[in-house]
Amino acid sequence: MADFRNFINGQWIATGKTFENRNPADNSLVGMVHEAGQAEVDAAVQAARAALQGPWGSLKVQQRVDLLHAIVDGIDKRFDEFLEAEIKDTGKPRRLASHLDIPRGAANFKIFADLIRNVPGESFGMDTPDGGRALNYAVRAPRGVIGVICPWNLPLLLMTWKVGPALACGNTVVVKPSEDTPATATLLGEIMNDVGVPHGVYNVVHGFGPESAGEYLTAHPGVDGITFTGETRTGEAIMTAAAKGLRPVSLELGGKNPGIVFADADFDKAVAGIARSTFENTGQVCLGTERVYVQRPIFERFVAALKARAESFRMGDPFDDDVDFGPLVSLKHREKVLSYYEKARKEGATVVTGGGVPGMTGPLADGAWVQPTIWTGLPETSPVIREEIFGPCCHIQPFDTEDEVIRMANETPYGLAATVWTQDLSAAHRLGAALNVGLCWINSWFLRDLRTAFGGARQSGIGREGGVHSLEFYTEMRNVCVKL
Ligand SMILES: NC(=O)c1ccc[n+]([C@@H]2O[C@H](COP(=O)([O-])OP(=O)(O)OC[C@H]3O[C@@H](n4cnc5c(N)ncnc54)[C@H](O)[C@@H]3O)[C@@H](O)[C@H]2O)c1
Ligand SMILES: O=C/C=C/C=C(\O)C(=O)O
Repeated sequence: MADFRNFINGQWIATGKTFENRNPADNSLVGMVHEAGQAEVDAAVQAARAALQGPWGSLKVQQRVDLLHAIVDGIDKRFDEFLEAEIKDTGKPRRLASHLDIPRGAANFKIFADLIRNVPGESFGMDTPDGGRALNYAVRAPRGVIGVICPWNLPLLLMTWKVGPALACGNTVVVKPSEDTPATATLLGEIMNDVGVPHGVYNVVHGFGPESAGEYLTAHPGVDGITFTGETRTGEAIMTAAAKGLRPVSLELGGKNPGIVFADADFDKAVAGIARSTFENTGQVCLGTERVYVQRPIFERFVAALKARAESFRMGDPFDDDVDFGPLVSLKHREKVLSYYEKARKEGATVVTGGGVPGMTGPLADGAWVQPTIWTGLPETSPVIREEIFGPCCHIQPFDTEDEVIRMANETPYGLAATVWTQDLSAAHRLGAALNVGLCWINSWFLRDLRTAFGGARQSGIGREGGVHSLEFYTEMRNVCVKL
């Protein structure tokens, strides 16, 4: 049975308070997680502070780059261990975790190692009032100790998406993984020790949010900045905590993303694209589609085609390579998703497919399984269409004109992502400009160039991370003006 301890100053720290970690595929007990209290969080922050003033703080850029590449190699070498840990924690199929989660865990260190080696600086020469000259140049310094708070849907990917740039910029981190998925953040601690990252640079404290490690971390005065990925409501609580001591935040939050299909779209690609953006990772991707808008001439045909896709998924043991649809992350999250399935039914939605729990057999019968689900016939004001469900479900609404669908798509407090399918180039660019989101994919979805700005508008987040954009949060910029 696994024993998920805190990782503080390079040491594995047990506490007297543990909680269960269960495999959502069959609800079997994977191990026990040691909950960090105030003392452990304080020790982690102190260790991170000390590391800044130790060897880590005086490394040359190339030495940091070499260490980041060693972490990449370390993850690659233990790929199968990360894969097993992630699948047991989340229930996601091996075919997904092996192509997305674990490779991105390594890529998120590599991209920022490359960035800090090559990023250009900024300087300005100026004429001065006395007829002379002066030179201005920018200096970037690490922000300091960064609190990293992560969600459960893409645990390694989303944690390293923050730890990669934080370390590349010379910071130190205290990571608080989701209580549902402690495994890969813990395993990364072994890699850090194996490759010689100085103790205290990377720390992991386990626990929950309120009155637990999450809250203790965001409230700790020794934390210089907080990067958070999770629900919008949680983002509000973290931003409130960060306000004390004026710590900056980077927030990647919730969404209720539209998928828009025009009649002129490549039909088969649009069906495949919307099926992926709706059902991949059992609908537990923040960028995923829960609102589909299809132009009326192809509406009926599209609904039938997406239904066929949803009914073609193969559920089963996530370790089985033939399986392409796993459980939700927990029985608790399944209750939330099923409550929306019930809400849709009560509101009189047409249940095109799904709407319940599949009949799993053997040990899988105890897992957090739900049916992929498609609805039509609800008004845009329905909570099913307004609120984030974060499950394998979508509502399909017909539309007639471009203006009408832009209005409907933008009618949400969120603004994270959109996916648009059309072969009309001008329409594609008009939609890209008109949709109030941080990320708009045209004839594609979740295609990621890690140099691009990533983040949400409105209640989907604050700030952008990715490529040079990450420097804004993970460094402090100083302007030096030299009179010549
Ligand atoms: N925008 C993005 O890039 C992105 C990516 C993935 C997930 N998400 C969002 O995350 C949500 C699903 O993940 P989740 O259920 O883990 O989110 P969550 O907000 O419930 O929890 C996220 C993390 O925050 C911690 N936390 C909770 N309350 C806290 C508090 N008061 N103080 C400090 N920490 C606290 C949790 O323990 C967990 O580690 C969805 O809304 C999804 O849209 C967004
Ligand atoms: O569930 C949300 C997915 C977020 C993905 C990223 O942050 C990324 O691809 O960098």
